[in-house]
Amino acid sequence: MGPHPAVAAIRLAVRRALHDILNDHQTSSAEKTPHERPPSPLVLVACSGGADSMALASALAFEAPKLGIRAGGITVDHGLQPGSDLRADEVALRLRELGLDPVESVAVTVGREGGPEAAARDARYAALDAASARHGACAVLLGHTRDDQAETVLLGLARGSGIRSLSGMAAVSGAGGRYRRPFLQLDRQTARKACLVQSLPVWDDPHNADPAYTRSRLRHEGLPALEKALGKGVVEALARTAQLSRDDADALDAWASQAETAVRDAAGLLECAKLYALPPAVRRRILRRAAIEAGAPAGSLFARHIEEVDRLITAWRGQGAINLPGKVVAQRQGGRLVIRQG
Ligand SMILES: Nc1ncnc2c1ncn2[C@@H]1O[C@H](COP(=O)(O)OP(=O)(O)OP(=O)(O)O)[C@@H](O)[C@H]1O
Repeated sequence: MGPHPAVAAIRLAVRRALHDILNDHQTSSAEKTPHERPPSPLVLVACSGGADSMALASALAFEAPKLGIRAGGITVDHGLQPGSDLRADEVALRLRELGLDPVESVAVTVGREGGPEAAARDARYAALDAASARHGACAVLLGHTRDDQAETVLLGLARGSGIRSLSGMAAVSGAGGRYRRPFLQLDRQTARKACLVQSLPVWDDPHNADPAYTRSRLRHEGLPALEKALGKGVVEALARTAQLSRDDADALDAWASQAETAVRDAAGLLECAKLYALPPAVRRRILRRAAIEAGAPAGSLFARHIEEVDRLITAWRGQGAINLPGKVVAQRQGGRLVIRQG
């Protein structure tokens, strides 16, 4: 008898990701001399002890040896709750029991920048980056599911900043494609079920149910309300929206890159008449990039800023300079758009 369908589903998702990692690894190590080549690639799982990442860890432990891959695990202790260090040690123990090696529990200090969720995330990714480099891993697996993707799309939609923010999380991201998300097409229930039938104990992070957190409210109130109103397929549809939006956003970014050289004069300044002739989606991308290049921090540059700069092109009536974050100023001078720090 084969494994339970939920276990089969998580293993298949991980097997596919490992095949991709192996292909990428073989391509990159073909460029190295035999002396530089590592013995066998190491893949780490980032595990919180929650159902998604425990399911991921179990599937990695099962699939990796069959492909000649070494499998390890990292758990990050954010230090945000009393006893979090003991819990992290317990997660590490469970990962070792699954046969993962190396396994490490890393304590981090969470700052305040960008709010509690963003600060914890930044600290976590910094720790995962460092652990990955320390162990010479070629990839780190993350347990984000289709449900997480749907939530991310809704959060992006509420920001109102265009299709890039609707494109959610990428299956492959980070420096050199380090981060992989094998469960992006898999629903949370399947991961939970896979833990249950394998008798894997899981830890439910109280933050996930804390209404003080936006994502938690979305998970427990927003999405259920949407499902009630629109039907069960809404999570799947939102995750599909992420993929379609990502493809569209990539295409528009590529278009903007090409168009950018054509709208600059010999001195490199942006020509207003040429910008005017472009479709708004392409023009706004060029304006956004120019603002970031001039020193505006990407995270503080909102759609309304770019719309205002855009009006210097599309609704010109002699208006003054526009102030942007990072002390960047955009102004129209003699048919040219000048964006610089000043
Ligand atoms: N403390 C942690 N240590 C290591 N990895 C983590 C930690 N917290 C989150 N991750 C990684 O990031 C992924 C997404 O985490 P997040 O908390 O957003 O989602 P989740 O649905 O609660 O996941 P899980 O059920 O695995 O905790 C996790 O699946 C895991 O791979």
